[in-house]
Amino acid sequence: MGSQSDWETMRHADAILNELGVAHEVNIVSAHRTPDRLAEYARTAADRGLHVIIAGAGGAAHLPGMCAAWTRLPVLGVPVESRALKGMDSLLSIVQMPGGVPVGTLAIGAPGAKNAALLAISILAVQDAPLAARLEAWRAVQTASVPNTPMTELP
Ligand SMILES: Nc1c(C(=O)O)ncn1[C@@H]1O[C@H](COP(=O)(O)O)[C@@H](O)[C@H]1O
Repeated sequence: MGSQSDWETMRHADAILNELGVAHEVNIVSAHRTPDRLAEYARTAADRGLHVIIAGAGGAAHLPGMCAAWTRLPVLGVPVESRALKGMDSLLSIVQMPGGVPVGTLAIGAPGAKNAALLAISILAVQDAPLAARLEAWRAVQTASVPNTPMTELP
């Protein structure tokens, strides 16, 4: 994530990865404020054994795109909701990559962070049968938790 302030959003990705038992690391890396740290992080990611990168940033969110520029690993971008423009700036910065350097872009805010983790798990599960089984079980629980009819009584 681009800043400590993104943790409130990105913790939703961390929670899903923990829940499904996926080894991961969490770092603050900024294309703007720590450009050398970003280059080092993304250039060495594949050799360090990482398989997918989730990059969350807000405002002029260059982090996911710059990350993708430095690595061949799949990069999933989470637009963090900005105060001034409600995350529209983050979304458009992340989604409008030029052809040739893709970033898989998720929804703004916590749902996007949650889905980034689930999408990363789907990617990893292609080659990891036990993880695929855990993901299917997680989704079955989600499905079972959705009622057929709404509660109409006010609490
Ligand atoms: N978009 C970026 C990048 C980047 O793209 O490299 N680095 C920090 N930021 C974003 O700035 C916002 C405000 O950060 P602060 O709260 O630290 O001022 C955060 O959402 C962060 O992701």
